[in-house]
Amino acid sequence: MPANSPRPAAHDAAPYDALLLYSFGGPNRPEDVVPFLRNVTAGKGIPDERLEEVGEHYYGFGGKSPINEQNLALKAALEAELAERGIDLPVVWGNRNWEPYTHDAVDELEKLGAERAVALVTSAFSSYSGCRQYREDLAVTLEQRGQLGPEGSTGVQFDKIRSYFNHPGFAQANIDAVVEAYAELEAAGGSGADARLVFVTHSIPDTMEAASRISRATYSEQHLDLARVVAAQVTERLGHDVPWDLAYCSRSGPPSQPWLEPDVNDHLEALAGDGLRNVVLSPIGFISDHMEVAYDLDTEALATAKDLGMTAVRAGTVGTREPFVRGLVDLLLERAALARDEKITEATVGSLPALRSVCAPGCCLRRDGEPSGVPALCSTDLYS
Ligand SMILES: CC1=C(CCC(=O)O)c2cc3nc(cc4[nH]c(cc5[nH]c(cc1n2)c(C)c5CCC(=O)O)c(CCC(=O)O)c4C)C(CCC(=O)O)=C3C
Ligand SMILES: [Fe+2]
Repeated sequence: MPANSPRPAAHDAAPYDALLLYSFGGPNRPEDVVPFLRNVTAGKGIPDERLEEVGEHYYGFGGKSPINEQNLALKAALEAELAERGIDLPVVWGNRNWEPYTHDAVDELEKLGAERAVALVTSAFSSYSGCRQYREDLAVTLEQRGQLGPEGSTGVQFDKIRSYFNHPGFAQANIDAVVEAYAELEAAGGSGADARLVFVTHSIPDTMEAASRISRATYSEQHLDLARVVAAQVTERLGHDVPWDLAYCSRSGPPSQPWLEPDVNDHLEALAGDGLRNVVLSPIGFISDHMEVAYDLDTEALATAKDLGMTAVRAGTVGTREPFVRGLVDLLLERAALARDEKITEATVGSLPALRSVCAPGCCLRRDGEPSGVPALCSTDLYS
């Protein structure tokens, strides 16, 4: 750097020259549904019956998942927040399982002349599905482009923003959404003081849960830690006790394979059996109202609750809520400062430390002790 060039301002995103908003993807029209499901399940042994069932969920919504529009809304919100703070950083959107694919995003990064991008994945929690699978797909995409060397990318360089389940912005947006849901419950004739707060997330196989034990906490323990924070803050805001549980949705895989339980529908039945009549569902495992939320919660779980004679309300997801989007930009600046080797304090809530933004070897494997055999970026070791 020439002696007279200005030092980067504190708000600078240097050394990054682009932000990759990296998501799951979903179909836009009925013809997309089957090819999308094939992409998602390639080599995963999801039973055909489950695929047909999942396909029906999408056809029920006109063959269109809400996820793509939600990612575009998040992209616009991030761009607005970056502009507001005077940070000049292009945002490029890409998905693992649908257009624009990872490959398209790398093309766009190259077109922009980007040399070092930072990836923000749309999963807040860490497990194979929310961490390593994204890092593997990035590496494999580069490999297919002839841009993966023994040390990693030989083209655009990628870093990753840490899993943000315990970032204050994510927690705050969830707290606000739950407080609003209690008001909605009252408006619907329910009783907040008698309600159970049921946090909901995506189930994963027990084997994936076991392999997610990084930085002390597994996938489910990460949820429990956030849930405690949210419930405590909601208790304070509402001025009454807020008893809560954690339940799961969207399991797949063969019935013989154990996944995290209880399923949210079974849990609602158990609560009704205990005489509970009021429920607030808080989908902390999902950052926007995509198909798992629209179908598994709004369609299925709310119908279950109704059949059981319960008054149930589903709290909003963090979506483009201001504390969440502001927090994501804080996380980006934190990651940039780390990349510049500056001393920083990583903001967290709850009892767990910030998860690593450079993953340790063996982080978030699909199954414990079973290396995936697939390279993964954003770790200290590409092949483990
Ligand atoms: C932890 C987790 C998240 C949350 C974190 C995050 O948000 O990333 C998540 C998100 C999502 N999952 C999604 C869709 C699907 N997930 C599937 C399958 C699976 N998910 C798993 C885990 C997760 N998934 C697992 C362990 C499987 C089994 C197969 C495998 O080991 O990979 C299948 C196959 C059929 C089925 O069995 O359901 C589909 C269609 C969509 C898009 C929704 C839309 O289109 O709006 C989104 C955002
Ligand atoms: Fe999934």
